[in-house]
Amino acid sequence: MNPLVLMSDPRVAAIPVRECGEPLVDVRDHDFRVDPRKQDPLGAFAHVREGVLARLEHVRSLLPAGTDLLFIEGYRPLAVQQRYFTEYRDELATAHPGWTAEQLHQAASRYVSPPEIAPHSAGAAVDVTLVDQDGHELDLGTRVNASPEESDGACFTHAPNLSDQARHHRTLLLNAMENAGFTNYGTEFWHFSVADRYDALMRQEPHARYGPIELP
Ligand SMILES: C[C@@H](N)C(=O)N[C@H](C)C(=O)O
Repeated sequence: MNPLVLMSDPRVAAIPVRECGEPLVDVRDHDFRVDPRKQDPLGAFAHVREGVLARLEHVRSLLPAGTDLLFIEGYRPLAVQQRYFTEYRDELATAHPGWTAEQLHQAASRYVSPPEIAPHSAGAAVDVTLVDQDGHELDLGTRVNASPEESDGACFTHAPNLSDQARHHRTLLLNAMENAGFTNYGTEFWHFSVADRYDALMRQEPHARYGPIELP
């Protein structure tokens, strides 16, 4: 198991981006199960880089029969990422009035990436979970997008406070995603990325291939 590196770690922002120019594509055109909870008027949430889509297709082929991937969120415009980050940091500031700006930045990055390095805004990240053949979500211990506060830390991928069944389902998801080339963010069992700065750092690659991108 890799040591947990937070998105706020200066080594993430220090990774240079050599943008490869791959386009964003809509997973809804490719027969995926797509959950509407993050739906937006432009359908931004359903977009990912072409290479991310190919890896997601690979993941589906690796999952056991009767189990499928549920796609929840991919691309996130920078302005939305900025709003999520500020809102969560402000929530923490209210709960912890004594914390410094640095402490707040670091704690916020457990749950939302700082906008300047955001994997979702590069089209490089996906939030996914598992469903059965009828589309019912499997028990992975917490709801997707539960914060560390809400879940008492159970959102962390390798949290100790999980049932055997939830741990088993997380292992299925993690193994399939990692074998298809994704890197998990250890504070969120549902968040995976490819070829962004975080993934590059974790794989000791010299640069990222996906940087910030606009929806066409
Ligand atoms: C807010 C949560 N769903 C999320 O996407 N977190 C990751 C770390 C991110 O903001 O990139």
